[in-house]
Amino acid sequence: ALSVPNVKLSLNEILETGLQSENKRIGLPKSGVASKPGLEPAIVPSKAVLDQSLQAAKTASLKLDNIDQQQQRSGIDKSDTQAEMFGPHLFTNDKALEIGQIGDVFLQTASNTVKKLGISPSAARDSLRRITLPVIDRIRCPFQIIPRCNTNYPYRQPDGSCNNLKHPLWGKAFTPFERFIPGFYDDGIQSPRETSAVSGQKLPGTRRISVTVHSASTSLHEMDDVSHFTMEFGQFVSHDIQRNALSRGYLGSNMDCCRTPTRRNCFPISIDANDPHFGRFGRRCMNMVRALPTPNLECTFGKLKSADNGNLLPKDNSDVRVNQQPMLMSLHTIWMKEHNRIATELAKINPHWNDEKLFQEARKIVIAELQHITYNEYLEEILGNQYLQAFDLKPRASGYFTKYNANTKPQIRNSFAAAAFRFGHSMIRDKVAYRKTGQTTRQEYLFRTFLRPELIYSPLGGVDGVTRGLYEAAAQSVDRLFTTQITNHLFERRPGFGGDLAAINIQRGRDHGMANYNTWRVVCGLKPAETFQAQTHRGLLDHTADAAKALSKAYAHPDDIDFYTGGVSEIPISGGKVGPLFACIIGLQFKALKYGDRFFYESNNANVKFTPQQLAEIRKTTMARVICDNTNIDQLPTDVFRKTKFPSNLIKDAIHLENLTSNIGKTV
Ligand code: HEM
Repeated sequence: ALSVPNVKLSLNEILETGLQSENKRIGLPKSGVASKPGLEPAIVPSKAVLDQSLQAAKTASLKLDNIDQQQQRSGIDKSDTQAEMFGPHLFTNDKALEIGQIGDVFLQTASNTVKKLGISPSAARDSLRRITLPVIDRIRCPFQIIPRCNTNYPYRQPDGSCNNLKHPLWGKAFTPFERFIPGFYDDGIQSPRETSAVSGQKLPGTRRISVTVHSASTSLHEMDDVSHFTMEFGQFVSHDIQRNALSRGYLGSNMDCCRTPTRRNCFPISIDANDPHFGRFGRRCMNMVRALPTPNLECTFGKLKSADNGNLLPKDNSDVRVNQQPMLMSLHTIWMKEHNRIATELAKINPHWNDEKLFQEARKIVIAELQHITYNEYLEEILGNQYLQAFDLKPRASGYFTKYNANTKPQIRNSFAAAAFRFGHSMIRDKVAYRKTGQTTRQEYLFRTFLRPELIYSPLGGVDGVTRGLYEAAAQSVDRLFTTQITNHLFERRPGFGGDLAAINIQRGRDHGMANYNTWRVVCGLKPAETFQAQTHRGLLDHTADAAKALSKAYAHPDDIDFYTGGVSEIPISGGKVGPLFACIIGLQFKALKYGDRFFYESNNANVKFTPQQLAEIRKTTMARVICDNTNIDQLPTDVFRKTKFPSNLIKDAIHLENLTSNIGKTV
């Protein structure tokens, strides 16, 4: 029998409208404000109340700007290189920051209004939804300018606009994440979930949860058949489709939230005095800033819940995160070379084409290759065949994909970016392996390689060496355990002052208003847990006894379990690498990215489609072949996502790959 969860709502319904209006129908368990919609009659704020709230928000915003200035001038907020826990994810550009400022005024106006009305968080949503546009018009909407689309233009726009001709902003860079279900905030608007809906007590701190549940993964928890390359490809895809925009201080400085924990946009992580790692260094706080707030695409409060403190999706052309570590840099280099390789071939075949045409055609082919590898090879590993079929994600063997749906929103969902697709963090090994031709494998601790682009040239053996290391090593399994390289030493500059990515993920989930684990289980048609008993009908049905025990140590009640922690620690689905909950969210997201993409590579849409011959060539693309065509590696396994034992069975498993360039090129 198919073990795909019985998603109660039709998939299309979820992808087109989200579940915002569906709380009652799917019976979300008690776990936050959104669980009790409509119990109190909605009070509609008067224009006077709104005007006062807006004015107060603007005044407060100016004051807070002043505080930011002071922090920067007094040297508390520092520039990038000096800031603790600095990583490239903190580079937020001015455009995103400007939208964030407007989002801030929106949120503050909403908060002030709710306070003035004296209503409960659960009633707040209903009330805000009834506010009409003219009042909101007084705040400049950052999404007012709708691009005019040329329906005949055959290529994607660089910023993703005009993919959907009726809704040109859908999927565009610098627009908000979508939501499947409303955000869950303690105040109904923006305060991160920090209180247990069961006991009213404070939820456990995220570093403590990380220590209790996400402790060190070891070689015992390696996957025997999945390569570390699969981990890295996941990060590459993640960076391709989304970027969370984080707050910055005055003049782009990095806010020191440990010194000013209650400041606007600060959300530092507290560390217990007896923390097993940081305790020794006397460190009690880990710096963290909140994601930027944004109004929704329509700039209404009416749909505030679909975007409150939702975050920006800049699909950057020049991704500043490339230099994060050498494995990521290698993959970027390979794909950059693939673009140039194809452009060069196309130029040979079509000498009459100008630069623009060459660039656009090469880009179109490279995106198609990347989509094919993602849906054909990568998702097959992560979701397994059954789920792939159930979500209709499998590429076709021949012919066109004919189900493009202009009503499907292709946007990235908050739950995918803030939690589910971060499952890959559990696959990270503690060391970067690299092997030069004819040499034995060498390794370097991951934390020593953070933000050191020079390592890609030497002595790590360059792109070829690092790439070999990726497919020759096994990935860690997706489970509750994480390498200490990222739970104690993320972007560490001096001993004891690194970051904890597991704690950050949980904290970020709270920042983004993620509902608890049990609520998401219900959304996906899975049973929520009433007890901590492993694999029992009323308990944690999809957890091992070991994981259930760790969860019971960290949380007082199953309803308190954070979405990320509960999801990443589930037993993987058969044939896949993630548990049923994350498989559901990831499946829905990639379905949205396929059905809602007018340019999907298999699509038969007029103007944009490939010829049948081109499509046939693109379908032959494998990641192994792209590596082969762009490095000096000439023998490698046919499937680099799978772990192949090297070098003992090199000959048996390896294939010699012919160069495909001319085939793809010729068909254009
Ligand atoms: C060595 C490998 C990796 C490192 C050092 C790393 C580090 C990070 C950091 C620092 C963040 C920002 C966290 C925040 O402030 O909220 C992040 C976000 C994220 N990561 Fe990773 N990551 C790695 C691999 C992966 C992999 C393998 C995947 C998926 C398969 C992944 C998926 C994501 C997603 C979806 C986000 C949130 C989106 C965003 O902020 O852009 N990461 N990662």
